[in-house]
Amino acid sequence: MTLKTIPIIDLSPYRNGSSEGKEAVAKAVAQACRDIGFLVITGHGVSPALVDRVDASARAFFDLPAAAKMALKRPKDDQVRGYSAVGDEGLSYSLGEKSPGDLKESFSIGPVAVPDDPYFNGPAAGPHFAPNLWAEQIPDFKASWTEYFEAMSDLSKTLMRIFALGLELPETYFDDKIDRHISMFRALKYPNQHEAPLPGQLRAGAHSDYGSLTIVRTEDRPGGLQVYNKDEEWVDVPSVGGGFVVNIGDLMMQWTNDLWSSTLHRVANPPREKAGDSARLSLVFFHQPNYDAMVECLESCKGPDNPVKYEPVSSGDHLTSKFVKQTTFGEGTRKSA
Ligand SMILES: O=C(O)CCC(=O)C(=O)O
Ligand SMILES: [Fe+2]
Repeated sequence: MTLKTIPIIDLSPYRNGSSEGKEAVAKAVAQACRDIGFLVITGHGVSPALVDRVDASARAFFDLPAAAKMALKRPKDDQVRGYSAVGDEGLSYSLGEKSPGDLKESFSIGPVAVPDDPYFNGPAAGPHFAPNLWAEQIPDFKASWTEYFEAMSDLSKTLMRIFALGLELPETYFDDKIDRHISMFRALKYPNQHEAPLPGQLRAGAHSDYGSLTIVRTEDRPGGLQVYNKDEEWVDVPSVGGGFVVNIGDLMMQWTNDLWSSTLHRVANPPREKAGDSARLSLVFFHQPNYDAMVECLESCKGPDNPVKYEPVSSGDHLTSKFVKQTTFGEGTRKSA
């Protein structure tokens, strides 16, 4: 059976710890990852008060004057830290498409509380533990974003354990590959659209995510997240109060030898009649394993009928190759904000 819509899966039976509960959740999650690459999770245990604090500090940041936001702009192409203005990025560039920049602005952070150790700051670490920028003028910004990054790291570890069970591996299989992960957290603001978008311009162009998994707190507003299913239709992702959208990325697809699907998705423009009051805020956590974790076809994903499709690659090299594509196509196609 192929899923046409995105399933909603309650994680509490897994978190309660019975072996039947764990098996049932792992089975449902694995089916969603095979069939559509997306699911909505409830019963995840993340504090709603923490989500509200991050939401409030992100809104306060985007409400700052443009000059204050630009003072915190992304320092270099390979360091995804700080602010990117409307039109600076185009997610469809990663597919080699030239289109106008996305109608969104963002603020991103990487790992927090990084130890002073050569693994993290020596040459092999590349840009993966680059220092974060903080909006110091917003009192709870650093504290709430730091706590949220940690809560998302814990939830990702739980999801990776569920993935391991769903892939018939020992439950802790991924633990030592994600204990120094190089994930990114970003808030995305899709502004009201007072003017019609340019031809081909979206809130976020069609793309797949790069890493192991992504966790999104969406907002139910006109012009939302859509997924391209196996029947080649764009389907809306349901918005479930208190839930998170989870999807797998290209790295997990490669790890599973294409058994699981890293699915194309986009953020659509609002209909013109609602566009003047359609601003939308997303909180997106992109989970990415340790830079030196090797992504190599999993035991349960290969066999005589299923030969290995990819050369082993490290998580860090896999990620860096994606960034090169995203920014080189950006030149010359930027729209001024
Ligand atoms: O805003 C959203 O709902 C999703 C954004 C997204 O897909 C991304 O930034 O990779
Ligand atoms: Fe995405």
